Amino acid sequence: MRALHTRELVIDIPDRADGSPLGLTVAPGQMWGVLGPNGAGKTTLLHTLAGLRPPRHGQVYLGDQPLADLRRRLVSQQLGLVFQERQDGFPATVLETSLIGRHPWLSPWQMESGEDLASARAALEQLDVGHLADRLVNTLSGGERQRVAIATVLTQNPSLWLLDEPTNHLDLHHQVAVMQLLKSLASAGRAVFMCLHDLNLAARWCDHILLLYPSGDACWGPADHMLVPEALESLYGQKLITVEADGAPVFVPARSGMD
Ligand SMILES: Nc1ncnc2c1ncn2[C@@H]1O[C@H](COP(=O)(O)OP(=O)(O)OP(=O)(O)O)[C@@H](O)[C@H]1O
Repeated sequence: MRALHTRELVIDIPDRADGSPLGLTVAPGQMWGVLGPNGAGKTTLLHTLAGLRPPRHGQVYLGDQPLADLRRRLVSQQLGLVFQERQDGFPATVLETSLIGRHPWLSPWQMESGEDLASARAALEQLDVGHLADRLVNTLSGGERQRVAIATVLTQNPSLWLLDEPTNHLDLHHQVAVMQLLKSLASAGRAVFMCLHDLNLAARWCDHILLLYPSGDACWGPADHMLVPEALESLYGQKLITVEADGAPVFVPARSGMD
C-alpha cells in the first residue's frame, strides 16, 4: 500500500537543472525526513507533493490516483499540511483554528458537532495548548502557534502528514513531544513526510531519509543507509563529528568547515 508516490518527479525551481527525478514511495507506517541545506528545494518539494505548485516534470500520486485528478475536498481529507506560512490576519481563537481541521469532513454550511468540538479540544490538549483555547491565535508565541498548527492537523486526522520543519520555534521538550506524537501516528498506520534542519532529530526519529542537494540531485532510502557522515558532510559542506548516544548516531558540527 502507498500513501504517496511520485513518478519521475522534478520540482520546478527557476534556473535550476532537473537533477535526479524523484521516484519516491511513502508507505503507511513510515516516517520520512527530508534533509538539505538552505535553498535545496525542501519547501518547494513539499508544496509540489501537496499539489500547491505544479511539478516541472512527472507526477505525484495520492494512493494510486494522480493528485492532479483528485477533487480538492478528497485531497484535504487525506492530506494534512503543517507549513511555515500562517494566515493569522483573521481574528480566530485557538479552538476555532483547531476546529478548521474538521472542515474537510463537513458538508458546506454544516455546523461542527459536539464530537468535532471534542476532537478539536483533545488535539489541543495533546499538543499542550488546551489552556489557550480561548486566546486569539495572533497573540500566541511562535512555539505555541506551531503547536496549534499541528493540533489542527491532528483534528483533521489525515492518513498522510506533510510538515515543513515541524519543530521550528519549539523548545527541547516540545520538540521531543512532537516527534513522539508523529512517531505514534506513523506506528498507527499514518505516513509522515517532513523537512527537518536538525540532523539529530532525523537520526533519532525517522526511518527513511531523502537527501536533497542544491544541484537538484537527490538520494533516498532507509535512514541507516542515508545517515552516513561522508554523505551528510558533502550535503551541508560542513565537517561533522559523529558519536553514538541513546541508540542513535549524533552529529555535531566540527568547529572547522570542510578542508
Ligand atoms: N518564485 C520563485 N522565484 C525564484 N526562485 C524561487 C522561487 N521560489 C523559490 N525559489 C528558489 O528556489 C530555491 C528552493 O527554495 P525552497 O524554499 O524550496 O528551499 P528550502 O530547501 O526549503 O530552503 P530553506 O532551508 O532555506 O527553507 C531557493 O533558491 C529559492 O530562492
